[in-house]
Amino acid sequence: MATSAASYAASLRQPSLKLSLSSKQSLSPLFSVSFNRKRAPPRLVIIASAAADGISSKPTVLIAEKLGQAGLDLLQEFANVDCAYNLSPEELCTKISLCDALIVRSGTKVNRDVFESSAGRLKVVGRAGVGIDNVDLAAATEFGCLVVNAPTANTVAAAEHGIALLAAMARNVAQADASVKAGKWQRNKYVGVSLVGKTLAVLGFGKVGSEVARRAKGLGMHVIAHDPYAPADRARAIGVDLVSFDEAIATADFISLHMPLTPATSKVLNDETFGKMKKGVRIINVARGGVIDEEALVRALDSGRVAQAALDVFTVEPPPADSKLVQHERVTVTPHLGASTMEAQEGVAIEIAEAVVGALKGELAATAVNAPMVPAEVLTELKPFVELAEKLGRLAVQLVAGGSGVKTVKVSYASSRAPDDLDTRLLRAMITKGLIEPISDVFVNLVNADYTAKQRGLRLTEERILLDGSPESPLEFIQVQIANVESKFASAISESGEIKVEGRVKDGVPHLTKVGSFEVDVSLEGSIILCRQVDQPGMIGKVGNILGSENVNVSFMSVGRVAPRKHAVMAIGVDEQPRKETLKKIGDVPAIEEFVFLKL
Ligand SMILES: NC(=O)c1ccc[n+]([C@@H]2O[C@H](COP(=O)([O-])OP(=O)(O)OC[C@H]3O[C@@H](n4cnc5c(N)ncnc54)[C@H](O)[C@@H]3O)[C@@H](O)[C@H]2O)c1
Ligand SMILES: O=C(O)[C@H](O)COP(=O)(O)O
Repeated sequence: MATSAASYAASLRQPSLKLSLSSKQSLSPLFSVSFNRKRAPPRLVIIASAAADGISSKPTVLIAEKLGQAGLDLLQEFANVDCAYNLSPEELCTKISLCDALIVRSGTKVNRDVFESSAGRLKVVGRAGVGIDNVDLAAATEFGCLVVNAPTANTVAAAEHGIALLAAMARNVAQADASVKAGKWQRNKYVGVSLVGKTLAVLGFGKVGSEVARRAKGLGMHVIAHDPYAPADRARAIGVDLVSFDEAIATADFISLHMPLTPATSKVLNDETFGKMKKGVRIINVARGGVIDEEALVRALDSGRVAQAALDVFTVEPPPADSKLVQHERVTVTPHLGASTMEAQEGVAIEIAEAVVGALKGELAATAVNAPMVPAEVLTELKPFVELAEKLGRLAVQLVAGGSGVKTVKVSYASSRAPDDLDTRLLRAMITKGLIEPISDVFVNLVNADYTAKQRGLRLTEERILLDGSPESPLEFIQVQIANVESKFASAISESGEIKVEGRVKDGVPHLTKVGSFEVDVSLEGSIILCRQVDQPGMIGKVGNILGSENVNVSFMSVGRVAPRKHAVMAIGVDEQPRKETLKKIGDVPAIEEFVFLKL
């Protein structure tokens, strides 16, 4: 029976009122960089936490499949933890709207409906294991939800299960066991085959595949592997030859599958590829059921092309009870047990709990699946530029006249560093956030920035301006130019016709240093008034007086001019937003030709 959001909220430790209030807060801006002063590495804040209404709420983590106790303990220190197993898809969708994080294993489909139902509150999906084929990554990215997994803790367990299936299949352990239990004693029927000296082809030479290979070598097998992306030196170090797919399947006595399920690997073992294998080949699958065309495997078993198969994973889990494949006499099956050892499950639980808590705290997870990884030391250096980038984006878009669609943005990074020594993904994401958020209700973060830009038809190109000089600072300045638009502040249009703003970091603080062709210098804090005026004495005083008399505190003022007594642009930093009437008074000063108020 589906639970309603209200009754679910009531079932959590927090009062439902708090949850419903804070669920809105969780939608607040997701992307700023902050320093935790006690710890050296900077934190990229992805998740908004404390509620701005004064109610500080712990995040809520929904655990939809059984998780080891050590992981639960870690999560409970930080969050409200709701363990709800065997939820129907409808129940999951109902609960998710009140959760900040979701942890699953392979048994839960985290599809688009889940992200849609979360209405933006879900910020992290933790997959307690390796395979993320049950999570709709495209939808997660679209909704700005980080996906993290636990890629290392179950590697050995999966490899050991692969070896267990290999040996059990070769010696008919499961079939013989069932026969003895049925009161029979069929010693001739269950004569097996030896492993020593046989060729094992490992398809997918990653973490599990290479551990299987290492163990199979210890059993005296000749091991070959196929993996288009595996480094040859890793294979050499284990004494494994990397070969083509066709060579691997044509020469193997045993084939063990260890690749992820992707469009490229889906049904990679099929009628055609079974046809290229040695007669009597034996197949082990502890990867994903979908990499085998299961109907084709039944045909290959029936024809004798495949002598035996040992399967831990299936296209549909659990497989139908009457599945010909499962029921086949020469097939050994286990119910997706590869990762199921006590040790692996404790390890996975800790690995995923740390990743989820880290992400909820705002740290960039080392196991993020759908966001670029930015090392901590790079973040430290880029922090003020990240702020500068967002503020330049915000300023630039507010200079666009109503009705002009922003479609083409050029960002220039001026630096004396070598081009490959500057990671601009974070800066690009922040500029995108600055450009999009003031004119929409979309929240942009590192996960969804490129996606959101693409969705809105915003084309952001980046270029490097190479400077001479010392590469101590990662960047000298950043320029943001918006092409093919009108500006509500004509002076922001550069000679080449684009809205142009440029900024630098001075003493760790972002500054606006150019608007159009005018040099200015105003720290990017609070808000900014830009005025173009006839360059004449007393202008600073006049505008300053108007603001002062209205109790608006001026934090910074600077004037840039093309030539004495011609035009000048005055940039004024203000702590408070001036009233409309105050702004009107500024506009009424005769020498002021145009002005604009910009919120940072
Ligand atoms: N049965 C279980 O309980 C269990 C446990 C752990 C892992 N797994 C599954 O095992 C698989 C491997 O896990 P892992 O941790 O070793 O992952 P991994 O990412 O370390 O390794 C996967 C390897 O497959 C390779 N690969 C990708 N496309 C390929 C292709 N077309 N042909 C050949 N190789 C290709 C990759 O280059 C990579 O080296 C995954 O599907 C995972 O979900 C299952
Ligand atoms: O991809 C994995 O990590 C394994 O298939 C394990 O899945 P499980 O967590 O559902 O056991």
